[in-house]
Amino acid sequence: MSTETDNKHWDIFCAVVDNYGDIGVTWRLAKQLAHEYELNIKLWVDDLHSFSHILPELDPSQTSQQFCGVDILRWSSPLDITFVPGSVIIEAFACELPFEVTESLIALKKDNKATPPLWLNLEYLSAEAWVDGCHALPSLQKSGLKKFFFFPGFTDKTGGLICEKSLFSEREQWQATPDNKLALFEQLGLQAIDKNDLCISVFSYETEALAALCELWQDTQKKVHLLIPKGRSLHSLSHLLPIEYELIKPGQHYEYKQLTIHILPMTDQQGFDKLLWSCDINIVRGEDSFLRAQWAARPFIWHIYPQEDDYHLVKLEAFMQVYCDNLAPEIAGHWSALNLAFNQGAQNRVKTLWQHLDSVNRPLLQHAQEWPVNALNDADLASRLVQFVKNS
Ligand SMILES: Cc1cn([C@H]2C[C@H](O)[C@@H](COP(=O)(O)OP(=O)(O)O[C@H]3O[C@@H](C)[C@H](O)[C@@H](O)[C@H]3O)O2)c(=O)[nH]c1=O
Repeated sequence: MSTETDNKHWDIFCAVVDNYGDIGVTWRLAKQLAHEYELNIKLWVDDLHSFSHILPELDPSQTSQQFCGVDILRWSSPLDITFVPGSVIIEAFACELPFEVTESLIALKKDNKATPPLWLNLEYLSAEAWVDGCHALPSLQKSGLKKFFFFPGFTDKTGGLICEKSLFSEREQWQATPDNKLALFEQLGLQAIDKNDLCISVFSYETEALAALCELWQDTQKKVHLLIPKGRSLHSLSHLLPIEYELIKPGQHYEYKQLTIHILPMTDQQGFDKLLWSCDINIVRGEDSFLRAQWAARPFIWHIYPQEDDYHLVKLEAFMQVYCDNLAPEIAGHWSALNLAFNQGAQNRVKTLWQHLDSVNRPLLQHAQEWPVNALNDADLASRLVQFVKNS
């Protein structure tokens, strides 16, 4: 569209497939575009209930509400809010745009005096090499409209990685004061954690690897605290818990010799980031927590979202190669083997690899600290996106 005001109006559509990743990624992007580029972002979401887990102030019964400068709109079918086109439409992860939206794009295309919004499909993050060649390619639709594929990624030929401009300085400040982590733990209702204990956050899918590691952590020298929200990871530990899963509440903790399992409340994304900054090791999953663990500059294990025919292992391998590019082979080998064993649920192997983690921990931590700046390749996803729109 042509006016100055309309140029600032972008629509983002998110269909929640499962869990919190689809909405997690789009919510991060929407907040950043509104805050750093002063764009008028309308975020259409088809499942506000899931969204409210990571934005507790959200009221799922409202059709329209505003948080962090973003208009959050309920995407119902048919739409109960009239769609007014802006200058950009982002469909997240190939979700199908509402009928009313495509109709309005077609009408604008037919009207020679109007320009339809630039239509982008934001893809999933992958470190695979083919992404370089597919990023920013157009795809001609039956209607004659064009849609562009925007691929996040780790090279300068891709759409980059979501990262707010002030994130690294905020994280550095946070980590420079060890009291911050203890204050956060207290705020989260976690008890009896000493600053020298080993703290591990866990946000994975179900896996037997976790049960095996819990067995090991009970007999380690250092006290181990497992910080874990109610959800998929905890299902793998139900055999350890003294009460039924339904009765478990945030703030509870269970002790097993050297290991304490703490039940975390779900927090908003800023709270989740701080948790990752505060732990010694983070076990994460999906796409958004995976990236946030990298930005936390701490060693991590990535439990990748399982796909058909084990295709996720191809993606895991591609990322491990990129992450380990300039790491000494013995460190890279150890870390990659640990990630693979965790993803394969290989109980004995994951335990053996963890037992020797101490020997590689220092260089791994140093690598984790250097990695974020290298991974960004000078430009984050939002800035590449804004540039792409400008050049289109
Ligand atoms: C535990 C926790 C998470 N979060 C947020 C962080 C992330 O934005 C979000 C979790 O998203 P993810 O890490 O991406 O994992 P995920 O497993 O939740 O999500 C996804 O993974 C994708 C790969 C799939 O394709 C998606 O369909 C989706 O399943 O939840 C909070 O904000 N507060 C919390 O307390």
